[in-house]
Amino acid sequence: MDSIIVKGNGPLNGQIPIAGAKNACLTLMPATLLSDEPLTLTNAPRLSDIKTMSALLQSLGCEVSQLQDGQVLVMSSHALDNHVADYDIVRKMRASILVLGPMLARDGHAVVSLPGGCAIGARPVDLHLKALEAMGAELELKEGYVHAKAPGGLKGGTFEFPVVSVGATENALMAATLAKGTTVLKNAAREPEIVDLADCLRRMGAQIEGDGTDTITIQGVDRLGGATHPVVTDRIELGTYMLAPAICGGEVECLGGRIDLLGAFCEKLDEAGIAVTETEKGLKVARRNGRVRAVDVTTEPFPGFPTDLQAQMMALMCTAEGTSVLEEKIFENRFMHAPELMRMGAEIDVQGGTATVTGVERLKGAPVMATDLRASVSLILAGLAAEGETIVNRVYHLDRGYERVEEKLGNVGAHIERVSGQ
Ligand SMILES: CC(=O)N[C@H]1[C@@H](OP(=O)(O)OP(=O)(O)OC[C@H]2O[C@@H](n3ccc(=O)[nH]c3=O)[C@H](O)[C@@H]2O)O[C@H](CO)[C@@H](O)[C@@H]1O
Ligand SMILES: C=C(OP(=O)(O)O)C(=O)O
Repeated sequence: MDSIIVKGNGPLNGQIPIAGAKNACLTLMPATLLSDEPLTLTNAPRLSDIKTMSALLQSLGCEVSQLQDGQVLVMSSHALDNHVADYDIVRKMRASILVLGPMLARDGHAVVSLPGGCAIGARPVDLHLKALEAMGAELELKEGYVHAKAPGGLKGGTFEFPVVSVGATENALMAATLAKGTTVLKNAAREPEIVDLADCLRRMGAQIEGDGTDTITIQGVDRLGGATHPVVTDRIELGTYMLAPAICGGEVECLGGRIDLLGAFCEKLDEAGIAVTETEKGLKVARRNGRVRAVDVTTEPFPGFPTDLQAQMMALMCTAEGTSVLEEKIFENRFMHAPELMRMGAEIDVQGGTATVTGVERLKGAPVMATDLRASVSLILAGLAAEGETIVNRVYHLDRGYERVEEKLGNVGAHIERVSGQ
C-alpha cells in the first residue's frame, strides 16, 4: 500500500485548481439509469470512487466512456440487461445504494446489496428505503440484498425525513422524477450536491422545484432524455486546500472556489483569523497576523459546518492559540484521526462525540496511519506544519477523494511525495 511522506516546511504560495465534486459526481452518474439517452458529465474528478461507480454501472449494462483524461464521462443506459447491484462492488463504496431509486423508477424492479457499515459509523439506509416505500415501492430484505418492486410504476407521495440525509434525499429525488404525480420531500438535505443533481435532472427534462431548501417538490414525467452537465466544484476539496495556508502560512488561491459552497466553514475560518477574499478565478486564502485562534465547531447538515471538513479543521486547531471544542453530530465514530494527531504531539481529549483540542506551538513529525478519507488528508495537513518528517501510511482512502494531491500541494511549495508499496 502506498504511503505519503510530508516534510514540514515554510509558507505555501501559489494556486491550486479545485476539481469537480466526488459527492456530486457519485449521484449524477446513477442518474444515467433514468434515461435511455446518453448523459455526459464534464468537470468530473479523477478518483478511485468514480472508477468504482463506473464499474457498478457497467455491471448493470450501462456503457461508460472516459474522455479527456477522465474529466468527461459519457454514459449510456439504453439497454440495461442486469438489475442486480452485486455485493462485491457495493461493499467498496456506500454511494452504490444510489442506483436503487433510478433503476426502480425506470424499470419497476431492482436488487441492490446493502452496503453495510464503515469506519466512520453504522450508516444505515433505512431512510432511502422508507422514502421509496412512500412512493409505492414494495421492498423485501433477503440475504443482504434489498429486493425492490413497483409493478405498476412508482407513484408520487409525501415523505418527511426524520433526520436530514444527503443520500436518501438523492435516491428519492431521482426516483420521483419518473413517478406518476407529485412527490413532496420534506426535511430534505440542502447540500450543493443536491442542487447540482436537481440541475442535471432538469436538463434531462425533470420538473423539480425547491432544491436548496428543505422542501423539494417533484412533478413526475413519463420519460427523461439525454443531457450534458458540468459537475459542481468540490467544496470539501476546496475547504481542505483552504486550510493548507491557514496551517502553514503563505497565500493560496483556490481556483474555482466559491463562498456560497462553504456555509459555516468560512465563518469559522474568519473567527480563527484566516482571511478569505473572492477573486476573479476563485478564493484567495491567507493567515492574518500571528497564530490561529482556537474556535469551537459543531458539524451539521449544510449550511452548517460539514462533517467532511471536521478532521482537517482539527488539524488546524492542533496548533491554534487556546482550546477548541469540536462536536461531531453526523457520524458516531469520526474521530479516528485524533489518536494519530496525538502521535504528532497534539493535545486532544475525546469523550464520545466531543473532542477538546488544546493548541500546541508546533507538532512533530511521526509515522501515522490513515483510517478513512478525510482523516488521511488531515494527517497530511498536520504533517505540512510539523517539525521533521511525517509518514502517512495506508493512503488508499485518500485516492477515493483527492486527485493528484502530491502535485497540487507540491506546486504551492509543500514537500510531499508518494512512496509506492506492494
Ligand atoms: C457520497 C456522499 O455524498 N457522501 C456524503 C453523504 O453521505 P451519506 O449520504 O451517506 O450521509 P447522510 O446524509 O445520509 O447521513 C447523515 C446521517 O443520517 C444517518 N442516516 C442516513 C441514511 C439513512 O437511511 N439512515 C440514517 O440514519 C447517517 O447514519 C448519518 O448519521 O453525506 C454525508 C453527510 O454530509 C457526507 O459525510 C458524505 O461524504
Ligand atoms: C464520508 C465520505 O464519503 P462516503 O460517503 O463516500 O463514504 C467523505 O467524502 O468524506
